[in-house]
Amino acid sequence: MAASMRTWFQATSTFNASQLLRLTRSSSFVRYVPIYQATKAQFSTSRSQPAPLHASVLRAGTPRIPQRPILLASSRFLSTEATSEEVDDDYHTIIKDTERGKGPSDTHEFQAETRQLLDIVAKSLYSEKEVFIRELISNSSDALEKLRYFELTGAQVDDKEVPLEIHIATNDDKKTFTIQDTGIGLTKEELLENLGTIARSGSKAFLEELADKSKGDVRSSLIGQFGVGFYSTFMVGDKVDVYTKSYQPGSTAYKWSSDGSGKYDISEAEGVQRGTKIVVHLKGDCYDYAKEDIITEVVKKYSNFVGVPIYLNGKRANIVQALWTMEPRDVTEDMHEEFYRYIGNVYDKPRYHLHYKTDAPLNIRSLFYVPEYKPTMFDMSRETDVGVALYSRKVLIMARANHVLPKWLRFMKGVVDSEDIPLNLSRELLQDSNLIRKLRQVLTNRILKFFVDQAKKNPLAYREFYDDYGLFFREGIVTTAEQDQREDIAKLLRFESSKLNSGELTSLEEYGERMKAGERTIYFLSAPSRQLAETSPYFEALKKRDIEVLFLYEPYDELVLMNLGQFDRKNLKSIENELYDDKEDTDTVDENDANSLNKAQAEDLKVWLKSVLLNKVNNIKVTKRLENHPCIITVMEMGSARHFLRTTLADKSQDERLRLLQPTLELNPSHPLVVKMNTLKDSDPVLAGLLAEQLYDNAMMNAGLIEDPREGLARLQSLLERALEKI
Ligand SMILES: Nc1ncnc2c1ncn2[C@@H]1O[C@H](COP(=O)(O)OP(=O)(O)OP(=O)(O)O)[C@@H](O)[C@H]1O
Repeated sequence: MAASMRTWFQATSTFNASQLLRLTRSSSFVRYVPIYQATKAQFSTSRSQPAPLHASVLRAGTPRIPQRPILLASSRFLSTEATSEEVDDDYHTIIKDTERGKGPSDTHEFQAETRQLLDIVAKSLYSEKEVFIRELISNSSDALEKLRYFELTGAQVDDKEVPLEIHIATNDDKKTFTIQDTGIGLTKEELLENLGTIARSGSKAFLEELADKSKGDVRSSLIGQFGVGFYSTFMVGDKVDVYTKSYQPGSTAYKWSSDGSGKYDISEAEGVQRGTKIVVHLKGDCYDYAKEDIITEVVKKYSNFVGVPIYLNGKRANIVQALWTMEPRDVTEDMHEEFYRYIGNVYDKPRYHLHYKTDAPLNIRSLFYVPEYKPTMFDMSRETDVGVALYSRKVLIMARANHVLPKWLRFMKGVVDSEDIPLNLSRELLQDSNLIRKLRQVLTNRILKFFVDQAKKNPLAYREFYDDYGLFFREGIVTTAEQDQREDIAKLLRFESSKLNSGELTSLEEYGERMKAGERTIYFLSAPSRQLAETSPYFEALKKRDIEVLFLYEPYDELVLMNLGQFDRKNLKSIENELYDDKEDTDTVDENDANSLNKAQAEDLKVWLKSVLLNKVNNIKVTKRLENHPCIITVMEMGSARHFLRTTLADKSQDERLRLLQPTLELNPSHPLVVKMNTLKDSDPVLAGLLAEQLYDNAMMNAGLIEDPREGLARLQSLLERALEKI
């Protein structure tokens, strides 16, 4: 093997996951890597700093995508835990009409981006205006969770005895919607910083998405996907008043007020309790949100599982219940749906749910969901957090616990609770802990088994899931180090096969079951379509051996199988490599075939062809494996070569590429074109030369080693002209 050849062979046949991801960037990983790159930049700023315990709760800039923190049943709230039947009917409210602005007020301008956002939010006809309620409730819930954390960590808190609650009041006469919490409140600086600017990547990403004109039709769904937080109040209100008092002892209270048109006023205030009260003065077409029954429905829909009690007009409106600790048979589909919507911050249904409880080897109470919707570019991005919250005895340890599941399972949403996890587990410990590693392993195995079972139980539903989420499995294979685990993930892969009808898919396991005794290789062929796979010269060359071949229509599938290497003690091999390695096909002609060139003619033709093709080929031989094709190209490790050409060698000259590839041209000595070329080389060497070059290019195209055939068009034209002259 030439040194240069060895280099690319080694580089591509032993690449690791990150190299593989890089390799695929410029190839047709179009649906994946560019998305990955595009989103990477977007998120890198917000995620780069190491964050402390409860970071996602404490950090104001937590992006919402794809999930918001899950703040359920924390220790403080467990005493309020109640089932729907047990909801307290006693009237209880903290909402009073004591708050007033006092003294002079300062007028401020919203930051340009905020104005832009307000404009979009206020003027667009979003179908789901009600989401503003969810946004406000979740802001309140965050503020309460932060307060709980500050208390736990010994901070001085004003009015410590005030319970942590959210209250909502509707006023049909005044046409107002009011929400009040007893959370951390805001200082003047925080008001200026948080309600005047957009520092949050969620909203920034939202704006960027909107700027993408191609997304015109999906604008209304974008708001659901991103949420625009507090500013969503201007969808329904023509004036919003905020009264707030920080939890810090001795804090001054403030009133913030705006009509959403570009300016807001801040003044000091009196009669304000710790926390935040927001009064939305509803627009004419939004008076419905001053009606209790409407709000009851919305709270139930989005916020039933918020981890603090919500009171609506003095009555309890939500359930604070740790669903994952219940017996699976007691959790209804409706409860799953509601819970999924709450933790996923989404509107659809889960397509799968897995309620997994075990006491060995670890205590685990967990609930996982797979969304019905197809993954978005944010779900695809490897920068996106795993959508699973980690609890210990119903106390939230971390809202987005990245280490609880491997990154490739980030599309799963859910909750994991384990009594074995200490409450004071820091983020650093979380990363390195053996316990978490064990937890991750147990959960991953269980989830993999779940998908394998689902595929058996309902293949049609699995097929849909695979079409939507199968890319994550491929990523799982190339980013997982342990071969056993990789093979477990590979059980989920599906491909078309030469032995099955078009449209039917097979698993690797099923392929194995069809193998004849003693066979140890699973063959595959990468081709853009079934038609091209079935008419491929490589497939033709192996047809006589009656081998089953998996057809891979996505170029990255070839990389994934190459990277996987083995499955269930069987080798995974492309048929192109099988042909290259085939020692039985000697460089001789079939002397009994009357249509074939004889040995001397073949030798003659080979010498002549070498003089025409020069450095384009390393070797020329005849083969008995072809029927309908005049020739094929074989190179060592064809799949790697193709990807190497598209990536590392992309800007090298054609000569340089071919020198590195060292292709072998294999001729079919009984093909009419080859036989004719042999005659023409003496009678019309110019035409024969054009034919030789064209056949070579065709073979290279069939091998996927020439992607743009336009370079050869001029020659093809001369060839046609010369051929027509003969008529
Ligand atoms: N009820 C509240 N109590 C205390 N602070 C609040 C409250 N509501 C909003 N804030 C502050 O205002 C900031 C902006 O809120 P907003 O809802 O616009 O975005 P967010 O919640 O940070 O982000 P996102 O909506 O993308 O999750 C919050 O991060 C928080 O600091």
